Amino acid sequence: MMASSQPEATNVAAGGHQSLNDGGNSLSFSSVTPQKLPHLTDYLVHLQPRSNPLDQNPFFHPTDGFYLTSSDIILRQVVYDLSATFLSPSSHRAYHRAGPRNQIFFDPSTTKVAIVTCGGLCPGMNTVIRELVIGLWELYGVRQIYGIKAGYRGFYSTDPVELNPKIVHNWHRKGGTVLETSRGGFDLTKIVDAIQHRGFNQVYIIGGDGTMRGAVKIFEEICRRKLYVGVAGIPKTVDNDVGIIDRSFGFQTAVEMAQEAIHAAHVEAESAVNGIGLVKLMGRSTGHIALHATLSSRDVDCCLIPEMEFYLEGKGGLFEFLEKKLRENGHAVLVVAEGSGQDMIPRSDNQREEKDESGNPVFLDVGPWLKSELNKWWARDHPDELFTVKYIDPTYMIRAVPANATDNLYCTLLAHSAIHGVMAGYTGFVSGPINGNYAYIPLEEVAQAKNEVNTMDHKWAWVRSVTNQPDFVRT
Ligand SMILES: Nc1ncnc2c1ncn2[C@@H]1O[C@H](COP(=O)(O)OP(=O)(O)O)[C@@H](O)[C@H]1O
Ligand SMILES: O=P(O)(O)OC[C@H]1O[C@](O)(COP(=O)(O)O)[C@@H](O)[C@@H]1O
Ligand SMILES: [Mg+2]
Repeated sequence: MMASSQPEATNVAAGGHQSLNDGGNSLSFSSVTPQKLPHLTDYLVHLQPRSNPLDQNPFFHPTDGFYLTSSDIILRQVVYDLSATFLSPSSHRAYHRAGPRNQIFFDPSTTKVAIVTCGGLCPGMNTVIRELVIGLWELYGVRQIYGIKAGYRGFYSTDPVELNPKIVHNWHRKGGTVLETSRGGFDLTKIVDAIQHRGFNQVYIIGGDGTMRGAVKIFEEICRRKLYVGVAGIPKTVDNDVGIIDRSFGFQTAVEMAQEAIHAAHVEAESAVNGIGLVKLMGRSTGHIALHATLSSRDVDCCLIPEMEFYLEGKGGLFEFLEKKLRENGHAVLVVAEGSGQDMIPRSDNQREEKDESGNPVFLDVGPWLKSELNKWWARDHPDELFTVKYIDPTYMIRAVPANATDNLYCTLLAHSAIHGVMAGYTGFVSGPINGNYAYIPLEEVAQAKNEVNTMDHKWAWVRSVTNQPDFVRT
């Protein structure tokens, strides 16, 4: 089935001009514009499509509606205030739905694939790799699939390793990434040279915000050189700091693992006289893990996140609140995200400048600092009373584990979504869930978007109502 060489034209008005609100401020299908997705035919204009091999797959029986078209979209925003007098243009933003297309732009028998993992670990990385390999092999019949070792630097510093379903069959049970990962080592020219010289046609890049910024540059250079190479990003971040998508894979697993640390802190605190259990959780610049772990646990009395400043002494401060809790309950549990309180920790000029290999700021350790401040405070104000701080730092334990069942399923859908998109000729995109449905989002948009905790929204208000902690606004 050889048809037009261009992907189907966008027609979001196909369903007619239905509107959400017939008042003065209507949102109609005609005003919904899906974000434009780059396609290989944007610069390889003579590239011919071919029918999807899923047509011949004995395990699939494509029916009407099995294949998605570019008129299948997902709205970014699903919550509206119908009394609003103005709908911003961004409220009409939409993305193409992820899934198989009836035409593909690769010959599986000659397609050569590279898969790379970059940045910090996250539960589920191995599942994504496994499902990319299995999906490419089983769904589309691709046989040349390679893993790039140790992150971006692996493109130009080591030989790729061959992957097949037999090799990866049990990888979803392993934490970490069998391909290995690293920070730094991003050399655009060397990376794209390696992609070109090794003859890769599809590159799947699994990584976080830094990785996605690198992926944008790789994609742009590939376009500039007009290479027959599709690029897909698969967002990975245990911190859940990548924007637009509902949440990142491995995040739920990490929150679940954090429960054990919080539980232990609670037991230790309860079993001491004036006991404080202090748990530090990952979260470089966003406090999602701390927030979700707090809400799920219900044993936490105070949750400190980077998005919210706090102070120790005086009215409305942390010490005053903890003292009240100790007097009421005899113990208190405190969860602190690693990026919190950085401005309060004394540091040298050298420490102020410190960055990791990827350019991320290196934080001072808020846990031991807070423990020491708590001990100083109590010894000063209540020298005759017993007091214990038990500090638990489960840092790597929450991310160096295999994904739980929900995250494993999520990783599988992400990987398959990415494969279907690249096979269909889309490039420079990220696959990810938006409002529960899988979408293709332009890489550039994902690289720029940051998911921070909004301390003005209902979720943070819920934390406050669970903990009754102060809002740390000085009066
Ligand atoms: N702005 C950038 N441009 C190009 N590459 C980047 C950029 N930021 C980070 N990288 C590269 O992306 C990789 C992962 O970045 P890092 O910040 O360590 O992790 P993550 O992707 O998980 O946020 C590293 O190899 C790093 O060099
Ligand atoms: O010690 P490492 O491996 O650099 O990782 C520490 C950092 O990695 C993270 O887990 C996540 O970082 P990325 O998602 O940016 O890779 C942060 O929470 C933490 O600060
Ligand atoms: Mg990052």
